[in-house]
Amino acid sequence: MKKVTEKKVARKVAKFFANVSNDVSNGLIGIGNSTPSRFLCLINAGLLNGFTREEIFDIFIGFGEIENLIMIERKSYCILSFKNECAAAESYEKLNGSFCLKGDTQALYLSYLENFPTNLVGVQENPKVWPNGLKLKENFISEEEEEKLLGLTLSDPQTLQLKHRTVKHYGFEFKYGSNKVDRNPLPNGIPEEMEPIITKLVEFGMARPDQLTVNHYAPGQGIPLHTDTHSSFEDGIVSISLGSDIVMDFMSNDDGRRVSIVLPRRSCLIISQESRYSWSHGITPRKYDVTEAADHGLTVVRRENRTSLTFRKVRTSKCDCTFFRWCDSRLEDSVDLSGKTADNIERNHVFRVYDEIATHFSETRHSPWPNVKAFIESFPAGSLLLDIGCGNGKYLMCSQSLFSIGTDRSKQLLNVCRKRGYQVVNADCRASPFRDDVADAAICIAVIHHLATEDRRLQTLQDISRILRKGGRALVYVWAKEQEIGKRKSTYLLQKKSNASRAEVCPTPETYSEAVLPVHINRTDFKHADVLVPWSLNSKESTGTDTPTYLRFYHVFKEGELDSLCSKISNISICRSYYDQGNWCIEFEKK
Ligand SMILES: O=C(O)CCC(=O)C(=O)O
Ligand SMILES: [Fe+2]
Ligand SMILES: [Zn+2]
Repeated sequence: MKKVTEKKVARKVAKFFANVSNDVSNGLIGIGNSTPSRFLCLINAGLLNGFTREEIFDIFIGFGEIENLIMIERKSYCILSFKNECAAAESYEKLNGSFCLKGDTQALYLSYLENFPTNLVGVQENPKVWPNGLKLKENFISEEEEEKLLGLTLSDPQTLQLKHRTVKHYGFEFKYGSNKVDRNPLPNGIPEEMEPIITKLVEFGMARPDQLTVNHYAPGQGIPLHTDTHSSFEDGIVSISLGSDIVMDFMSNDDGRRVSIVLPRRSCLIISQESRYSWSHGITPRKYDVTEAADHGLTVVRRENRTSLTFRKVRTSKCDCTFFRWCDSRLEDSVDLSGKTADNIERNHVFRVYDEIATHFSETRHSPWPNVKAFIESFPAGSLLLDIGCGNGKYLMCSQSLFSIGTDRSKQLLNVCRKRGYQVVNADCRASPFRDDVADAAICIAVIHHLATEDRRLQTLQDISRILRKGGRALVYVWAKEQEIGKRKSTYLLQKKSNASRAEVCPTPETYSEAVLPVHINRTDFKHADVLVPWSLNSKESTGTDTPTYLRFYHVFKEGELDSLCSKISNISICRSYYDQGNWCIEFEKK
């Protein structure tokens, strides 16, 4: 084993000692000591260096019985005690200054301590609070039953050899990529022999399962942390352990809190409510688990071959849980809203936002899109052009030979227009304050994608057709869900970070009474049709800190959706329908 020189060891330990003098007051007495004791400080082998308790055990277990190990949050060291001094001395002799750690990029240094520090807050001392809704029934099945079930499941050929275990599904297949169920039933249902277990589960008040996954784990194998998707399975997922105890890890999806729970063989774990809907579960691949012994020390338990039976019930309707943030039944592609909710969303996430960001928005919106400009210029001088949702008036500017009027819901944007000398009125795009059949031309550019229901989007188009004279033409642009067509990315996807809205807020969905609106990540593909899109007020010289981020509501249109909406309006005919820079566009004429 490669080792650094003794001199260097002494230097390193002294340097470390200087760095942790603060911790010394917490009980790290004797750092730098070479007077042997049972207590060791292991330098460069802490949580901060990416070590787990198990990895430390792995390195030291060979020297003798370990009494205690404290891993400390955000520290590059940990504290270990052996049951006897010999073991400590032997490990000190062998390992001090050696490159025995993973990666071998940093040497391990050891220092004896006078005592096991009592007032350091070790990670394992955190009170273990189980996630709500998690229930464990020990001795759920008898030894005879266990033997029978193992015989049965082990003789049944496995269908799936995964990286860290073998798996077989009955009833329906569980898809590990998406954690969803494949709704096409499998040829094999749950085997008859499981009937006594199912009966017991039903007696406990659980719904009758129709799906079973059998997992086989050899020592060293595991399953990554995951949440079985809400839309696929009912509440109450059951895991029965056969053949070996194992530690299952739980992690809160909300705050990352972790809890490890020992599942004894023959026990039945019921994962329900919070533990099912807003926590992930998994099994770390390793050969042994470290668990708390009865005397509050730690013990190492070797894993044996373990077989688990996971019983689930496939959901046939939408999930009705209250864990909206994690509920894929609610984070659907598009949301179905009442008028009242739509009003609220538009007020909070459209009008208010535009009022707040008007100046900044206006600074970033100068150049008219060429196809819109060409449309405007196709009308003879003196024509009446109505710009519905005119924003900062950039199209009123390029229509100087026409008589143009703009409308908008944002008063601040109207103020920008008025300062520029344009004629504008404050109005809802669904009901423009103009007489029927007056306009030669109308444009509605990047407006109706801010309306929260299809009804409201249709009302707007209908109102535009109302104000057009017979033979008058309108041009409508909406943001497209498809931002990449035939491998060509839209300008939006190609925008540079510096001049785009830079917000990379944590995408926390926003909950309304009827729906959850996911927050879109800028410059990425749209995953949902109804989304909140961040806008951050960062000026060019921005420091990037504390600039408020606003969320604008968008309904992004799928290919064909705008056409299908227009086809519902009887008195128009579509002149052309096209895709332009990430937008779906339609020009129509009033019949
Ligand atoms: O092995 C277990 O106990 C759990 C298996 C599991 O979580 C799954 O298959 O989804
Ligand atoms: Fe699972
Ligand atoms: Zn749910």
